Amino acid sequence: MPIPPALLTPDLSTPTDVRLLHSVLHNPGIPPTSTIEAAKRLAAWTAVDKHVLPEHKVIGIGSGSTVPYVVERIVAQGHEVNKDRVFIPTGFQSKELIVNANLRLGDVDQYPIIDVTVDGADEVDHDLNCIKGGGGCHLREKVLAEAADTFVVVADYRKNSEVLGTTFIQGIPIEVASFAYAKVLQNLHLIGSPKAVLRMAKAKAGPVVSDNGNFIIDAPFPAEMMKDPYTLLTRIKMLTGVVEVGLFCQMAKAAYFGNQDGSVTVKWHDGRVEKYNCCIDLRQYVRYLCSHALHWLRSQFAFTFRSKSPLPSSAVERCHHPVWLSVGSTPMDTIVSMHRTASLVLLSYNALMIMSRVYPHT
Ligand SMILES: O=C(CO)[C@H](O)[C@H](O)COP(=O)(O)O
Repeated sequence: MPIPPALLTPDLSTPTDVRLLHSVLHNPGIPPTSTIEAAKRLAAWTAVDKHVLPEHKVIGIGSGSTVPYVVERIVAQGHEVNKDRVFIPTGFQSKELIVNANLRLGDVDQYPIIDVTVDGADEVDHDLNCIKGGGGCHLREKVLAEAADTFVVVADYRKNSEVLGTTFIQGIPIEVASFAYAKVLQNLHLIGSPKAVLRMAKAKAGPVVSDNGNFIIDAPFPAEMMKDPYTLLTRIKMLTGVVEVGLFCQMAKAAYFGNQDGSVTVKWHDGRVEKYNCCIDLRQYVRYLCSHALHWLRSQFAFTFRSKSPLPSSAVERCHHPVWLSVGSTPMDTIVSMHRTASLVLLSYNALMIMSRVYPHT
């Protein structure tokens, strides 16, 4: 959502202006989705850095709103490494992402063995079981997850749960042959999901039709049943007419969650949990954000940015006005040339969060 120009002052150099901008940015009227976007990006970039290696030549690209950041990071690996790679999409959206990024498109019928697949998830439990299919792509997603030597999940902190169904409450997505949907619904009601419904389209009359021409049912089950997702998966999959179930049981090698504080939590298939404070290059990341944010601000508003003299490190650590720090070009350099003490990482992350709210595509 654009920030009303009247609320923005063209001069960010005085503390008053900074406070104004700061309060505008934290106004509850401005949705906090960009914090979430930044968390998605952190997770995606970290997972790509760790798992999409130069020797990987066949790469599965999942679906959802986190995956564009996966592609973004893969593109950043450079033409030299990408020119010999082929990318396999899980649906229309990822196909578009691959084509628009000028990466080579392939299909899983040509490449049934994939080096690594990176995908989003709707929710992930302590055992790396996932609910997938919020975007209705879980049939192809499961095929690509299974075909991959390594399947990695990327998501923001909201998806990190102990038990499935805690935050993603609309139910398990189930792709069904369209002519069989009423029968499958009836059977789902009988096996414990009385509220299972056919997913209806938002900008079309009638049901959602998957990329494979099937219908999708959303079936919420009681918490007790969600605690044993594998048993539930097999029961649902046995219903005639079911094409695929959006429960991915112990398929992922690791799940990366971007957190609000700029850290990334990694849950591994063997139960290990790691936390990276900031394993992407913070300097590169903040520079990237600021250059885009500045560009965008300049295109939207009559801003002039004053250059400021470098701040001493003590001032940086005390400063509670990350906008001022991140927007001013010289202090920005001061920040990035200082080293990554914990407080500096946090401070920079705040700056990053705020800049990402200013710049809506970040
Ligand atoms: O399973 C999916 C689509 O079928 C997506 O990966 C899942 O819905 C997560 O998407 P997002 O990253 O937008 O939350």
